[in-house]
Amino acid sequence: MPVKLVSNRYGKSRVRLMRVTRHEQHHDLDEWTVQVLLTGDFDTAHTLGDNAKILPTDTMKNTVYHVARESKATSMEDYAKELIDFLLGRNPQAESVEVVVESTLWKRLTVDGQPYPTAFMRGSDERQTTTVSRQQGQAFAITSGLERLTVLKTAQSGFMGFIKDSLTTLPETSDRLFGTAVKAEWPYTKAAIEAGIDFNKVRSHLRDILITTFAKHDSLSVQQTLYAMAEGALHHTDIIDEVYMLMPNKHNLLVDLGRFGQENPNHIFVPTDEPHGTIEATVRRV
Ligand SMILES: O=c1[nH]c(=O)c2[nH]c(=O)[nH]c2[nH]1
Repeated sequence: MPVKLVSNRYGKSRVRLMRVTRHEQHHDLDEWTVQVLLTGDFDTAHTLGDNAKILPTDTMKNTVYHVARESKATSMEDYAKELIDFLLGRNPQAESVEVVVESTLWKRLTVDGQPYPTAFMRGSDERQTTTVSRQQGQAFAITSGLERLTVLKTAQSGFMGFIKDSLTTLPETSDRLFGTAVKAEWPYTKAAIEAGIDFNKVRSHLRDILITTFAKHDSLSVQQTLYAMAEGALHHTDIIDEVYMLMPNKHNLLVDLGRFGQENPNHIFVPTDEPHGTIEATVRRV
């Protein structure tokens, strides 16, 4: 039975890297997990077992560390660009390279009321992300984002007016807990990438907008708040035209304390992870 190779790519995933940037008076710390994927002229590796054009994934892993040592990049986006150009430059058989970097939060320790220059504490489970790719001779494409930004509001959230049918058990509520773990991704415009932007500053600005909108929004649903957050992000900057958002509805179920003769007007809940609502949308400037 004849078959053909439709598409392929390969590389190294979960390359973990801790980078210390040593300034005279203080150190900076980055923990990155890197994935490198190559597409290109690798057909014969699959069809004939010919490895002549195969850069070993082990070498890609070494390249991640080598470029990190040489790089002066302060953002993972700029680091990813350098890594891609290094690989494209040495591997004409590669048509394109994609690098995904995920950053773990480390915060500077406060000691005696002061930020300590060389000691850190793991932040939340939140991750900052970027996907950077380039085809030989073309411009970079960069999409950055964040995920596992876990937030919860205890007021200004309700869910009413939904479909009621023979299978409905959910009561309407004008006052509920709204907990979620935000995932957001925004492609940078070509113009912004060409102009050269401070990726860290933009990310922190967008993150602030997402958080502030979440807190202040009078929410009629997760869908409406997600849209307001995306709209806020697009409203406050012109270097992105689109944002993808995923916000699981992490339900907190009111405990029935009536059995013990107690009232429970939204004080005691059971947090649940599963099942959870899945709400996602892409919002674009028009
Ligand atoms: O904000 C919400 N959106 C829904 O679509 C939904 N569905 C549900 O059961 N609870 C909620 N909450």
